[in-house]
Amino acid sequence: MAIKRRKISVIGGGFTGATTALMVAQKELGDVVLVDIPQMEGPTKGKALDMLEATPVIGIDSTIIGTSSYEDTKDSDVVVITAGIARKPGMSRDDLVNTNAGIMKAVTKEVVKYSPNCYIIVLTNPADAMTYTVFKESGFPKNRVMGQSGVLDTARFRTFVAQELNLSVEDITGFVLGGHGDDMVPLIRYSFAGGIPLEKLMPKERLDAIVERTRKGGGEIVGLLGNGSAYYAPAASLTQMVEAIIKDKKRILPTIAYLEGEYGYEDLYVGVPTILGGDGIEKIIELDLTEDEREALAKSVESVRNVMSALPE
Ligand SMILES: NC(=O)c1ccc[n+]([C@@H]2O[C@H](COP(=O)([O-])OP(=O)(O)OC[C@H]3O[C@@H](n4cnc5c(N)ncnc54)[C@H](O)[C@@H]3O)[C@@H](O)[C@H]2O)c1
Ligand SMILES: O=C(O)C[C@H](O)C(=O)O
Repeated sequence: MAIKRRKISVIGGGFTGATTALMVAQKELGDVVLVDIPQMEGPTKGKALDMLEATPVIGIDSTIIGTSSYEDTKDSDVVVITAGIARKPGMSRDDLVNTNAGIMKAVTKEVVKYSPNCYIIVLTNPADAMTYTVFKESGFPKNRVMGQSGVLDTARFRTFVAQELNLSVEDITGFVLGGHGDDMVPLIRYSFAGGIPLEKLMPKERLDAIVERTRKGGGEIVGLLGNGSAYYAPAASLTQMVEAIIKDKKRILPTIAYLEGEYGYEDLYVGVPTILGGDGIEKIIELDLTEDEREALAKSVESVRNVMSALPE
């Protein structure tokens, strides 16, 4: 049988969705289908056609189509969900819960109908609760439904550390645990520059300031943009997760994953270190936490649970 190209569908053709479609295509991870609501069909087709017309220049053979019909997503290998509303200045991600939960349910029904074997990555905010909603609606096993937050939060942390130390971003590693909110938990003890613990390279006050900026990183961009939220770094983060699955890379990446006792929590989606490969979340890695880190994680989990309690039935 002929070997087929992979198929990646991106639901929501707005800022994050369209940027993800382009980044995924640029890496030739597969053919891309960008989906939006019928009222947005023209602009979605237009964006996809514009991207397709860039492929000869870039030198890639991925196809990109825009559509409002889920039939076009049939037999996707990976589906990325970015559909929904984004926050504006003065709002928290949690203010989006009601509108976006309804959208998650509607979208998931269609995704599952046409791609019963796919892996789903959720970006829509509030991301932990939205990933939980998609998981429940899909009926998929937990390894096939995950959310994006930690790759982005860690990328922000790595950027700020690299700037501070005037080092390559490539040499900085970090870890962010917990929910995708302002009380996320950057784990300094597990963060390094070229293998050297960050605590040995920077005074505590500077590290604390970077942690604080990372926690509020989404809000910093929302404040600057004025009418929407970040999309380049979120799309790059999604693309890294798609690549880890499509290429079975077995990367250690922070992922919003379903917990069944790990870190002491049950029936909850929250950010934890995972191994991401050809079977989605192949493993959750449990790190030893200090008392302070455990408390910080508990606070972040409490915020996620609060949002979940506002989820419509
Ligand atoms: N988890 C993260 O790290 C992270 C990062 C960035 C953005 N986000 C979230 O991602 C979401 C999208 O952000 P954006 O900047 O792309 O917003 P956007 O407004 O640019 O795009 C959203 C798109 O979703 C579409 N949409 C709405 N309902 C739909 C439905 N039922 N089916 C298909 N498409 C539908 C809209 O028409 C729009 O084109 C927001 O909730 C935002 O908060 C999360
Ligand atoms: O902050 C937001 O509302 C968008 C996203 O979650 C981000 O962190 O950039």
